Amino acid sequence: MAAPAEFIKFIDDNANKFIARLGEAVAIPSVSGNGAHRPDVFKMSAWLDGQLKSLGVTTSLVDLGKHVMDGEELPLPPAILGRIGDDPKKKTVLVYGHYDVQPAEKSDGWDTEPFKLVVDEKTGRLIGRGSTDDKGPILGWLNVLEAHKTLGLPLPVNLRFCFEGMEENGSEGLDDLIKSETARGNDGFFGGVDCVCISDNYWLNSRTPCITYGLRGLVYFKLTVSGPTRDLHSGVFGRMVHEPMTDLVLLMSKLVAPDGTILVPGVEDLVSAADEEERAIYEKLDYSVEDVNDAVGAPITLSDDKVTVIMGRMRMPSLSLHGIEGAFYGPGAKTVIPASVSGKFSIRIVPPQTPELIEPLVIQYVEQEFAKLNSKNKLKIENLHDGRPWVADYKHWNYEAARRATQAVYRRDPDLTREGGSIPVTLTFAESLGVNVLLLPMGRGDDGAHSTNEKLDRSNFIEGSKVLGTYLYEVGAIKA
Ligand SMILES: C[C@H](N)C(=O)N[C@@H](Cc1c[nH]cn1)C(=O)O
Ligand SMILES: [Zn+2]
Ligand SMILES: [Zn+2]
Repeated sequence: MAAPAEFIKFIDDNANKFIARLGEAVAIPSVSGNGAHRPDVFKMSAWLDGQLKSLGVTTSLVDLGKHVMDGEELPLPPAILGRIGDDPKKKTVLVYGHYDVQPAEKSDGWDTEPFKLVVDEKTGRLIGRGSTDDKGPILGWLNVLEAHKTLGLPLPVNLRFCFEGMEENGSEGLDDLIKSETARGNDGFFGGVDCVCISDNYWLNSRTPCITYGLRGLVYFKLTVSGPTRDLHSGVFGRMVHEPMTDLVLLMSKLVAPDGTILVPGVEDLVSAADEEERAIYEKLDYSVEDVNDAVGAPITLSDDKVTVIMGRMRMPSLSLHGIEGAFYGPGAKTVIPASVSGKFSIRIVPPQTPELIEPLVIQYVEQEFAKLNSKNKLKIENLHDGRPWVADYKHWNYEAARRATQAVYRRDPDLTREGGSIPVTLTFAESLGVNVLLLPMGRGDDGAHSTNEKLDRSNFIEGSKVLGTYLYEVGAIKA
């Protein structure tokens, strides 16, 4: 069922106001992975809660307790649970999103201040941390609510919202909340939910909208090698002692090959090879090696074969090295032997891999490799957070509603994709609620989520808001 023309017109007419609201959201540096920003994550929860309330949503902020991050005990940002509509004749859609963001410093290489939304009038880009991941999509839902409230239009479905502030850091506390609420059956917050919609990933390219039925899981490791009680002068102690950095760099070099092969024994064996039928699915997608080169800004794909490249993101596990804490990294030439260094790496996992299967393989291998070094330094390996992979039934009416909505707004069929990123809570929703979960992305493949100069195109924000609203009408029209 098409969305009313007045809804579509309202979104177009109010585009500048919506962009200004996105500017307010981006201005709050709600970085969940840095304790110093924790008050900002709380500020963001209050801002979002206020917006939802002003648009007629009944909300509660659920305290998720405390956690320890980098040795510091911190309060977890609240989950925002919201509800609007309780008509038993209508379907009930649960919307999930996250109001926290990845870290960003201008010195990382941003052309503009990361927490000041810049509207590039020439390109139509809305540039700022969180613009596409995930503040833009969350605000897309606010735009839909505002249109209905202002126009006096009844919503076509009942809506439930679950917004969290820890997604970029393992979604701590949220699984327990979902499980305890679902244990309360129909009296719990999620009682009566018919389907879930998450807008928190990206198109494959910058042309073709998509809907997404899979996510990779993730296991994030921290590998610490420590030796002396303090940093040392390399001229005084070099070649006298075992150096933690030397050990760590050797260990990290044993994790992944330059061609992307994961070197931890047993990890890749769990994944079956794609047959011709499956390869044909990837072949049909509107995607090319050039799209990757354009998105990353250099011709550096691991293969020249489109299907191999795309399978690397959608259905293969990957291991990425992220950084080394404690190492010297500033300008100049400091002649230091760092006392303790921690390497961070993560493995994106696909079915049938689970964190429970992967973690022991990694720990055993790293310990074996460390033993081979005959070092007198100490090794510690920790799992910082993890999440399981997820694949959904894309023949479900929830996907059909999203396909029709995308068709109506963009006048073209969406690609059907699996995403390489992770949203840990997705599988929890699918399993605990026992309903279909859909990913309906707003942004493009070149948005630079987690990167410098993250952006959301103005047209994706505005047309994407129309898609979200139209999707609700399509769900409302489903008879199943
Ligand atoms: C896909 C989603 N927008 C996202 O970026 N998820 C993160 C989740 C995460 C896990 N650890 C840190 N962040 C991702 O896939 O990296
Ligand atoms: Zn993210
Ligand atoms: Zn996200």
